[in-house]
Amino acid sequence: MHPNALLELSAELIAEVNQLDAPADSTVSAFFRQHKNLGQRERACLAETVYALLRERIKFQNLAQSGTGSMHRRLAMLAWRGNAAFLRGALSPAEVHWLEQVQAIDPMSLASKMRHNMPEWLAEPLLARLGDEEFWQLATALNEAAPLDLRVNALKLKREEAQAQFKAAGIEAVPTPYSPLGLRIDGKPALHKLELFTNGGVEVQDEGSQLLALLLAPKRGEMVVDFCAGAGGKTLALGAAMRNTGRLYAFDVSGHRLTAMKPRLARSGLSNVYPAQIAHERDDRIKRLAGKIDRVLVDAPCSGLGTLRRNPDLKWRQSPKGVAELQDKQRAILASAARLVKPGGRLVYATCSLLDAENEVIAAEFTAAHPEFKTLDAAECLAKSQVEGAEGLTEAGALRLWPHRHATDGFFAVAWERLA
Ligand SMILES: C[S@@+](CC[C@H](N)C(=O)[O-])C[C@H]1O[C@@H](n2cnc3c(N)ncnc32)[C@H](O)[C@@H]1O
Repeated sequence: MHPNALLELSAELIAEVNQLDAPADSTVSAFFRQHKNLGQRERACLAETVYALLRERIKFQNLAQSGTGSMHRRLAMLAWRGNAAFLRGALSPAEVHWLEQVQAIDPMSLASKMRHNMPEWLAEPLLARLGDEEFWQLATALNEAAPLDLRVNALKLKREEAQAQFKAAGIEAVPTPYSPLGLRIDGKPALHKLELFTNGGVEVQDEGSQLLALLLAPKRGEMVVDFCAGAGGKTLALGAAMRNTGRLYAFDVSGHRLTAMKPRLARSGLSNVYPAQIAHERDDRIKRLAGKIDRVLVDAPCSGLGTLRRNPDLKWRQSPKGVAELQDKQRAILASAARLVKPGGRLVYATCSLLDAENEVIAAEFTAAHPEFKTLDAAECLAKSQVEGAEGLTEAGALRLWPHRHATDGFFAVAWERLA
């Protein structure tokens, strides 16, 4: 494809994604379906350019105020993640001159919002919580691409065996530092072409997400509920931890997401999982199971702001009002799910949000309102699940993962035991 044609397509995609009215990944997929002739490299260039724009949107939108021609073309030039020489082939002499001038600006001379690229409502609480130095570390980490983490399916093979199989396929996979089941891969190999993946030996799962399942720590033969199971990321880890015994209910209000779990379940070899769509958190099915469940995971719907490395559009698509609405949902789901837990059983509330409002605040309210639940020390629970360095993963007794500290997505999780 001619460089100018690819640059113009890139500007077209940016114009669509920048409306922020749908998740960026679905807009990008729909765009690729409409442009079937695009090759692998062209797709990668378009996707990476649009994600670069979303990561540093405030900076690029400010810099694009100068120059001539369409705004979206200027944004595409600034955020371009393809070959630089190829881009030059698309530019007029005036555009080359403009781009050189803009790229020569010292980033440290820019206003702070153009360096952290977060809306103020998000930057403020994070700065207040972390302090200046760590806030900037977080801002940098959130604007980097996430590594590819995998969880080894312990039902099928050991981590060292999976590592050896990757090596034989020419792929370097290193053990993740905390999860005893994790492998981290540099780059983006075509996993679906590997037998190790297609036969369920490994699943894609951020190390942080693996740690949530290790905090719940379900055992053989138990009755377990994954209350917000979605497409089953945690469900699969829980089912394998139960060694494919007992009963694992995977609930969700979204039938569409539960359907997406099916091929993953088939690959995993698990037969102890019972997916079920519920109408809402007070569904009759929940009432029937009240007080009967050994372990309940509430992986609550949240702002997802801990996943900005993968979903940078979320910082522009979320709002304080949206967070307040999510809090109401989180409170209601946690209160309902807690009724399932039997005396001596464990309840875990988790999110992939960075905000105290969706994490510590919700957990503290629950603890205050439920004297029958005792907060457990997450570091102790994780250490029992063979997690290395568990002490460094918790704050005030809860699991608190940060991209800049732990190289995982941002996660929060608190565990309680029901006393009576
Ligand atoms: C953070 S996602 C879950 C991700 C999933 N556990 C995984 O590991 O892949 C939250 C899920 O909560 C579901 N949800 C929203 N409201 C719910 C409710 N009232 N009861 C149960 N699930 C709900 C959403 O459909 C969504 O799938």
